[in-house]
Amino acid sequence: MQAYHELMARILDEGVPQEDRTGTGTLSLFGAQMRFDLRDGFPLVTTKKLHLRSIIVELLWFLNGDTNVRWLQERKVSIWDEWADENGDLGPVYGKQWRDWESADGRHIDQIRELVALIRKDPASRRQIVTAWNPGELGRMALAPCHCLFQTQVAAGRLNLQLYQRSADFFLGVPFNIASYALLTHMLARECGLEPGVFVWTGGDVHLYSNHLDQARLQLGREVRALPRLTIRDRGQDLFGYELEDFVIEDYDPHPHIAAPVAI
Ligand SMILES: Nc1nc(=O)c2c([nH]1)NC[C@@H]1CN(c3ccc(C(=O)N[C@@H](CCC(=O)O)C(=O)O)cc3)CN21
Ligand SMILES: O=c1ccn([C@H]2C[C@H](O)[C@@H](COP(=O)(O)O)O2)c(=O)[nH]1
Repeated sequence: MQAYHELMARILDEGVPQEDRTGTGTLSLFGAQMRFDLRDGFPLVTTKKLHLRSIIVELLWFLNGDTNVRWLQERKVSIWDEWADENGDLGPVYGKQWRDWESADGRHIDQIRELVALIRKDPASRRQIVTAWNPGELGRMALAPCHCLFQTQVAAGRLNLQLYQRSADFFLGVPFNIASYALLTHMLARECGLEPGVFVWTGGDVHLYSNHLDQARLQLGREVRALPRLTIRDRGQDLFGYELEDFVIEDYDPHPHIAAPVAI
């Protein structure tokens, strides 16, 4: 996770102070990229302990097309609670756009199924894209999508994936987002009979909140450790049939957790 550390150090060095929607204030860079070759191990930050369980459950919830926090809460995941209304609803966020995008002519588009079909049928296609950025529905979403578009590519028998994240909370959100899309790359590759390739993370407004700076410096003072390995249990399940227990992370030896307040 050297790339994560280098970019964090750059935000501290070169970041420009910005006001932001939450009133917290950030140091921000515009436009940055990190690459993770999934052959090198699973990109889970080692310089603080991360809760992989929350990350897996959140991804399964997106893939189920769910946009209500109840399912997360039943599995003890509370990361979306602050944004939900009194019924637990978040509006038409990721799950809705990924699995059931409503087009102007009344069609319901399952972007994930269509992506898998396209990768299988035409692996050379340069149109392998899923987008959560639905301008007509942004106003009804509790939060506009941050990880808003991803593209896959098949090359040399491997599935590469690039994410565009328009807004990136580098200390709290980004370690979750990297692990989540790395998992998705593994799952999509398996679904299509390919090996997982490179995960490319591209960020737009890449920021450290002003109340995360001490935590970031503490983290940068720690030595980066070897990456863990991910094993996915094969029960013959399809992309939508995974359970939390199917994911096993081995040799994860992180430094202790570092707590930080989330900006709402
Ligand atoms: N400011 C902000 N940052 C985000 O990363 C973020 C949002 N808002 N809003 C929507 C989602 C919710 N996400 C979140 C919310 C909270 C944590 C968080 O508090 N993480 C703790 C541990 C939480 C746990 O696993 O239960 C951490 O130390 O990583 C992480 C991602 C990512 N997103
Ligand atoms: O998956 C996520 C979701 C959210 N974030 C962060 C990025 C920003 O700090 C906030 C969103 O605020 P906006 O004003 O809508 O940009 O949440 C993230 O890093 N990852």
